[in-house]
Amino acid sequence: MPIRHLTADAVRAAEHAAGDLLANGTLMRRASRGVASVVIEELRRTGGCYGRRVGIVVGAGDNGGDALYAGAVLARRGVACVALLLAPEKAHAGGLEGFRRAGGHVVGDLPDALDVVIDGVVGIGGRGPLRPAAAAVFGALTPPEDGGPIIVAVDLPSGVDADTGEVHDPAVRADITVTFGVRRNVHLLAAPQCGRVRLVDIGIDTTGAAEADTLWTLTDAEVGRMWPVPGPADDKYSQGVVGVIAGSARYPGAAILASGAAVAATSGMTRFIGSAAEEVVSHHPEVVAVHTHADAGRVQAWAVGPGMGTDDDALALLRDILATDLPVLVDADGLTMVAAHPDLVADRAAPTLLTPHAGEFARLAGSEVGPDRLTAVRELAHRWQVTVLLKGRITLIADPTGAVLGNDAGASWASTAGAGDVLSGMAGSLLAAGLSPQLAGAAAARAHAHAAVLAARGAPIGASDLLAAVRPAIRELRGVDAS
Ligand SMILES: NC(=O)C1=CN([C@@H]2O[C@H](COP(=O)(O)OP(=O)(O)OC[C@H]3O[C@@H](n4cnc5c(N)ncnc54)[C@H](O)[C@@H]3O)[C@@H](O)[C@H]2O)[C@@H](O)CC1
Ligand SMILES: [K+]
Repeated sequence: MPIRHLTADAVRAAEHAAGDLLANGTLMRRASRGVASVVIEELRRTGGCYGRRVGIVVGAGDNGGDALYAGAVLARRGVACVALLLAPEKAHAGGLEGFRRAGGHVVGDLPDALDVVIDGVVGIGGRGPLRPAAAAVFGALTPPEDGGPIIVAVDLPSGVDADTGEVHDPAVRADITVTFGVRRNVHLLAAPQCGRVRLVDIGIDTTGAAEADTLWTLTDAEVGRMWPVPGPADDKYSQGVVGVIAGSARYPGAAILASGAAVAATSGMTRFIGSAAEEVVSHHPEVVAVHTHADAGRVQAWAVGPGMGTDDDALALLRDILATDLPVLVDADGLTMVAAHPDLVADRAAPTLLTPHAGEFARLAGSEVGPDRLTAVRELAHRWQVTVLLKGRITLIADPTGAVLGNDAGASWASTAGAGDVLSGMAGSLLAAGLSPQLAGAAAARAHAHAAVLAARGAPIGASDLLAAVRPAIRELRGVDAS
């Protein structure tokens, strides 16, 4: 089952439904115990609980209530807990009473030398950036790498939008985020701001949430299982032949990278059309490369655009390709032409996958992506009735029905020239193998991100290194031990 992320409204609806069945305060009790056990785990990992120091920053809502109840659990374990109330008159009354009764102290300033700071400023009820008092508290903390406390956010890092993941300024940057029942959009869309996300079961049922409130992520195992590999009855044609159209004789790099990635991503056959045909074959002899569409032979899907130029010949070729009834992935220069000639995709009945980065997205949509990337990608896919893969550290893939899959690359090593060409070739291969544009895009994005991490191992990489790591990445996703 893919991992589900929900909007704040959908989370509230599920909580209310469960709350009706449970005694008052049950959900908060479970949530706060979850926060406390994550903090205890962290303290144990770094030397034990007794005598350790935890500071709790408490806002005006139930998020602060969770934090105070968690503080009560910690205080009973011998942790020295202090709480800073940002809005003392609005602090959660039951939580504050429990905290005090357990031996916690309310302070006017957080002391130095804390081991953990719990962010209970706001959760899904938060709006906008941290307000000045909270900003001053978090701004004064020494970062963990310099010996300061680790920050554990309750539900989400305050100052980050629950639904869009917009990181307002200022906002909390958490090392660990503890959330309840189901992940929220923010945990994917602002993953770097959340740190490690820990999900605590509080007994709510979120399976009834509407697709419009849901954002999905594939697990590694799911990507591994869906990756096409040859079966006993397969031959080079039956697995899907991909056609790559990229690069030029003058700039062969995109052609070599995209076709190499297509070869690496699946077995079977890769065809190529372009003026860099000879260069492509000299790098990847298995590619069947020609100069014109008329000579190309049959394929099951096309990946078209990287470095192909935008002149009249390129436009004519793109028009021919998009006039076929085959699945087509359009990237880079191809997107520039599609933005200028939306009619190229307007009447397509066959699957179409557009793979813009933010700049190309703005050209297609007519406006910047903006802070709400999720809504932006969903709207473009709906308006154009195509699948749109918006690239970035968090890649989002929306299909025309509004379903969105996301992938957190986990690191930014793939932000290097030519990495997009590699993604095009990979996703094109998966389209040719019969995956839907959305699954092809999501699986390729996951394997691409994994390849970048494997290739980098802590040092910068170029796209050739990324390409070389595509096979090892697929192997790992498939759970194959190659040793
Ligand atoms: N509803 C439920 O059944 C459960 C809720 N839980 C907790 O409750 C939280 C939601 O609680 P609330 O709805 O009370 O909302 P929050 O506690 O997230 O925040 C709302 C309060 O913060 C103020 N506020 C909004 N933006 C602010 C900002 N930028 N700076 C400072 N203050 C700001 C609002 O005026 C309001 O008083 C969840 O995130 C979760 O932590 C959990 O206990 C699990 C169960
Ligand atoms: K919080």
